[in-house]
Amino acid sequence: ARKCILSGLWKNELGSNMTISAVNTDGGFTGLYHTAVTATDKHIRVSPLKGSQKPTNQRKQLTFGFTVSWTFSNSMTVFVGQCFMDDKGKETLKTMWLLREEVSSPGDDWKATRVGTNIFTRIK
Ligand SMILES: O=C1C=CC(=NNc2ccccc2C(=O)O)C=C1
Repeated sequence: ARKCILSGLWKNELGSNMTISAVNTDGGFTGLYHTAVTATDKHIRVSPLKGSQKPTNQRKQLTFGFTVSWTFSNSMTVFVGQCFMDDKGKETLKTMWLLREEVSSPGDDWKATRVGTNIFTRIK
């Protein structure tokens, strides 16, 4: 099938794992994010994710967005991206993210949001 499917198990280049549930009829999905990066201890922590994707019937390479609400900090990350499939059927999620940290005063708001890219590949 030339179509990417978002549901399943993915990993990014940081070593974090993400499980995406079945995508419902309006494009909504939920899942769990096991981050490999934490400021504090080393073991993997699980955080909920919620997102939506464009209906695949109009597009082969679907676009999506999702939010991870980190369970162990007051931070929040939003991801936007697109699923690409190569001619061998390998799927890649190319994303950009914004990470919002909680800061103690409006004067610190300037340094509260970080931006970056992440590439997710499917874990069989
Ligand atoms: O307490 C925290 C706060 C932020 C975190 N950010 N992780 C990310 C931020 C952007 C992209 C990927 C990740 C990741 O964990 O894979 C993780 C734990």
